[in-house]
Amino acid sequence: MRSPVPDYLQQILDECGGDTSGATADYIPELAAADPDLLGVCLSTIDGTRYEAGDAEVAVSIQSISKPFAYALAIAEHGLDHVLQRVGVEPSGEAFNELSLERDSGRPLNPMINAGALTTHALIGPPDADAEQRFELVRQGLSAFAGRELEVDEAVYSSELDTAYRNIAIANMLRSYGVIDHEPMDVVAGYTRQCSVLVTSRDLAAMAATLANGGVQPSTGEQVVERSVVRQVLSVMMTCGMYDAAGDWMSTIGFPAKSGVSGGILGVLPGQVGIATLSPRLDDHGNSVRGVQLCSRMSSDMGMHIMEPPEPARAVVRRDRVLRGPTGRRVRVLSLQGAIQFSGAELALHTLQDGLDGVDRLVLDLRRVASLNDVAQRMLAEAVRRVQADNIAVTVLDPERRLPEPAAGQPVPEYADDLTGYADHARE
Ligand SMILES: NC(=O)CC[C@H](N)C(=O)O
Repeated sequence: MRSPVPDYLQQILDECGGDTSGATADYIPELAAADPDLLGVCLSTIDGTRYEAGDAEVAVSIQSISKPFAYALAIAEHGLDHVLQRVGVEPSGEAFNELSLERDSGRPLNPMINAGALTTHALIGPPDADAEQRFELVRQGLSAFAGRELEVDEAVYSSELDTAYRNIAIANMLRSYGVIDHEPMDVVAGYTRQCSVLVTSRDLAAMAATLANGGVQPSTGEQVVERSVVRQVLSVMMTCGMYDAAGDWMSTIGFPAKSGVSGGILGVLPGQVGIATLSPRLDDHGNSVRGVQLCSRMSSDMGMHIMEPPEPARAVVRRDRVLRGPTGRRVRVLSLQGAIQFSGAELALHTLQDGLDGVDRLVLDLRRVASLNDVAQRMLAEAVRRVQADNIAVTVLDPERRLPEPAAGQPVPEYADDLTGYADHARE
């Protein structure tokens, strides 16, 4: 069977393709001259499966889509506290190139506007790193997210640097307020090189999939940054990634995203998929007109709004029955399944609470559990402890040892591979 996903992607390109409103970025001459008709979309799942349509292989400069990744690299290198002392996390409600600092702290408001992105760029590498070393670390980091070596578009780089009056003003402001202590021109040059790294929609989807996958690049398997770093980056993308259109984006489209002035948009559906669109004509916020439309279509067609409540955890309890044990004792077998988080664990505990009277042994069957997150592990382990405290023996069927061991001094449950020896008819 041929997958229907690329056909669907081609269909939305056809439907959104006719809109020629907006204009290519004109403050960077090389971008003003870009082909405005490029149109591409690419999805990459966290398993590395890729679906695409249109100009998914055309490379453009990454521009502001580099910002969340540079932010991730800075946090991974220096820790969140260090970075937070220098760059805030509040949506600015302003254009991306506004000359602004937070009133009380004097920090740039967030790492997605240029003031914050220049500061973030300056943070990368050891304090004595020169501009070239700093850039090389950024390039290597972006490449690790993409899963291949990325290069710079030298024409875009010099074109932007020649006309970088606004960014030079911002860097001078940062220096004069003591936010950075580097030579402002070096920081602008390094940041501009960062923005000139060439990426295709395929690369952007792979980078997004790395974020969707908790920091692990789906193809190379490399843990590029820790999960906690990804959480911070996605949160800031969600609130600040689309600049002064962030609120509108959140309410209508609803997945964390980042746009760039070359016409790309990168979106992340955590735990599921990385999304990339390319179309160079921009709206007044500097976001791609057709990219916003494509993301909007995908979000509504594929239920990608992260505020859409997830399916309830009802299916977590697979079976709950009382069987006869070998010496006629009553054995309650509670079988769980699926991916268990707080609500699933709560349901399991709630189910367990009733009907324990007269039961001699509880068998907690976790053989079909796909995953237990941290809180679910703790809740189930505590339930085991409390059932034992009520003088009911407990056996755990947990071949992958997902349930944490009891703390020192606590009674240890029995572990078994199946019901044999515990209940009389283990037919399943
Ligand atoms: N929004 C963007 O993509 C802006 C990036 C661009 N290099 C700039 O600093 O102006």
